[in-house]
Amino acid sequence: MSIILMSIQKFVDRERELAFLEERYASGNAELLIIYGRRRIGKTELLLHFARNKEHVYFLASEKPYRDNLRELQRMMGDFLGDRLFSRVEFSDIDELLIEFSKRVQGRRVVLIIDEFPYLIEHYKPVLSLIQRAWDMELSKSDLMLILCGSSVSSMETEVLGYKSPLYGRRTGQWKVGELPFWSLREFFPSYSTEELVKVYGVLGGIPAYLLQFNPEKNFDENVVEKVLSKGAFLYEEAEILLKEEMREPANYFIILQAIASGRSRFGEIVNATGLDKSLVSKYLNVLEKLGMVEREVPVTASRKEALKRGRYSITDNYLAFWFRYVLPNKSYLEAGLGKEIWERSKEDFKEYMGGVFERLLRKPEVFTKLTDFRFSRVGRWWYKNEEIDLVALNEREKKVLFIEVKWKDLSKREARGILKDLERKAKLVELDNWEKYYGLVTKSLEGKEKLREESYLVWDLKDFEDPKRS
Ligand SMILES: Nc1ncnc2c1ncn2[C@@H]1O[C@H](COP(=O)(O)OP(=O)(O)OP(=O)(O)O)[C@@H](O)[C@H]1O
Repeated sequence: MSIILMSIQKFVDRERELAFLEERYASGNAELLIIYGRRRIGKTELLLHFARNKEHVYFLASEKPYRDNLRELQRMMGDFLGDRLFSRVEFSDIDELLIEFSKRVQGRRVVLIIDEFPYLIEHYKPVLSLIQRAWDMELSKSDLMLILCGSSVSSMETEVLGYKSPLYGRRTGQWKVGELPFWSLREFFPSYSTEELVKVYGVLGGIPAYLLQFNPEKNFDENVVEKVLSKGAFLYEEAEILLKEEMREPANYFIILQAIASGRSRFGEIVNATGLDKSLVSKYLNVLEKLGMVEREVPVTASRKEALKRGRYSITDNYLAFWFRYVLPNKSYLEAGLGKEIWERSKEDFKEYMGGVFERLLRKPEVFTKLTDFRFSRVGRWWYKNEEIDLVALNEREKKVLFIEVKWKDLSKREARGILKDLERKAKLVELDNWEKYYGLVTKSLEGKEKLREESYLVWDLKDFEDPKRS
């Protein structure tokens, strides 16, 4: 294996997830944990990394019939116990198998991971009540740490975590695994500039399986053309595969995402563009929100009543947003092998696309807090009619507010000052009288940054991302 491959394949971040798992491991009690999250997000890798220096059984359920899965689990337990005869014992079902296993390992802290758990439920729904039975009868008094893991977010949230689920009250903890934080992208692309890293983030998000597709030895544009805009590439079709795996009616979700990607952000606009019934659109949008693919934003200062009416939808999963904007509409050209030409033609539009990506990135608390010490209780966007402010951070207790414009541009001092003056004008429209107000700007690069700081503006560019909190 080459040095490059080895360096990419190291395990990146997941500090909070590992801390959570380690804490549960050390609890001294029986644990029943539910770990879930979107496909390719890195659940399996996380669990294997956690379990690697612990006594554990890792079982990956598959689409085969329930009884075959059960036999496989039994065989793996037998291997773990070093008892070949274990796999020949007749168990009526999974409850008895789990009970017997937990008795055999009594007094040992063993981690038992059942990955792709939704496959078991799909074939045999009673598996949930059977695990509940095993938990109530024996497992809850044992030293086992049982982890049920699954990719199908809808199935895990309703069947396993939903309040109607037999396991609802039994679980001792759950964790929805999310994207890797933006800062960790550096570990995948050590030689990329910060600008390139933000662009990679704009195309792939923080999804490890996707990040691994790009070759860190090649430049950003080459990677986009070869790894996303080329027929046959994994990321060329992944969006369709992902939606088909997750949804029962992928076609409708597809047209909704397509409408949002083409700039329809209000509910009414989406309904008109899709031609679907209002109640259906509402239901689908709800699911997309739950899956973390779409987000409904409201102006950060909106009251609850206003929030019901003034939502705007955007695609939060960057890979999907990119795919629906650059792959789907260009399919005929891409099928003909014209990825490079399409990408050249898309360069201007991509700058605008990146504007949205950069804004969303800045609104992420883990990014925002690295740039500034400004303490806030709420952060979001603000808009009213045609006026808009990219980022507003509110400190409601101290009545302080920070207004920020986010520009994916290289700005001169004069341009920056113009934007900041206009920001001060717009800020007056936000009804926050008597609040202490601060103004800021984040750009790709900014000339005369120090001078603007002397004028008490809070300004940052990508250089500050390299050395956060310098200002
Ligand atoms: N923290 C990480 N650091 C480096 N690579 C990672 C990390 N997490 C996952 N990967 C890599 O990303 C890929 C996908 O990860 P993994 O198979 O764990 O995802 P998953 O959520 O279990 O996916 P699926 O639900 O599709 O099976 C794998 O190649 C894995 O090695």
